[in-house]
Amino acid sequence: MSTPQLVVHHDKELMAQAAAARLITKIVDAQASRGSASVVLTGGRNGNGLLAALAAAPARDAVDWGRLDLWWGDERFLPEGDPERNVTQARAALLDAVPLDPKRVHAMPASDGPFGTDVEAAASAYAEELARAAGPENHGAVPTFDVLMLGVGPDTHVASLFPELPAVRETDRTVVGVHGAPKPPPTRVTLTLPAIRAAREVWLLAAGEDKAQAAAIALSGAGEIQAPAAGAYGRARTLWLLDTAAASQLPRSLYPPASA
Ligand SMILES: O=C(O)[C@H](O)[C@@H](O)[C@H](O)[C@H](O)COP(=O)(O)O
Repeated sequence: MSTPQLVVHHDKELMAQAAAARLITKIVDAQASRGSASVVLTGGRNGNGLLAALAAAPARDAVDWGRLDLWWGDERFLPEGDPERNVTQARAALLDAVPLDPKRVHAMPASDGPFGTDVEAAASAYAEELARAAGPENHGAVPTFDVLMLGVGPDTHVASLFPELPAVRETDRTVVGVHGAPKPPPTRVTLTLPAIRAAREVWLLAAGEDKAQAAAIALSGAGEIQAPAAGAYGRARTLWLLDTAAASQLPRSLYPPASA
């Protein structure tokens, strides 16, 4: 488990631009040292803001897009092409604009795909796809993702792991179906905490005042069942990328305000 590190940016636009620059560097470094890179994308405004900033960054051309595997931390279980699907939004923000290898874009199944509305079957299929890409260091469960990004909800949820729901208690499976999520839509597919923790680096993105309490709770020693964000950490690094509004309720020991 890596102790969380905090980076606080002035506002959400700067946060997105700085995180995009950081991600480009990580991908280029991973491709240089291991030949390819793997990144797990998140849904939500902060994750999509990062992708849009990346699309606008001239340095994006430093990435070898054909040697990048993209996975998702969670998906809203809706029909293919639905504008609320995380993959649809990621395509619009970035993916359609860069020369990815379609075989390396690992979208989670849609509700009108081969498994129909059976969300458990969809989750199992994604778990198998991850297992096929895994190496021995992960005991064949999931690959060692270079970077796994997570938006943080006002209730401290990450991916589709909501406080107290069964998915956040999962210790065995790497991907599960979610029913009755408090954030719409209610049916979702999500990586579990053990899968998230296989990543080298986990980055949590939180901007805006409505995230301040969640960040403070998750970073102050809360339990992961009550505060799923507290259980999201990477093997080598856990990075919280915040704006000043989201950092405004953090204990001073973690982030002293400028006036202190
Ligand atoms: O599909 C989703 O809804 C998510 O992946 C979810 O976990 C999201 O990342 C957070 O709710 C933060 O969303 P915002 O960045 O929009 O606040």
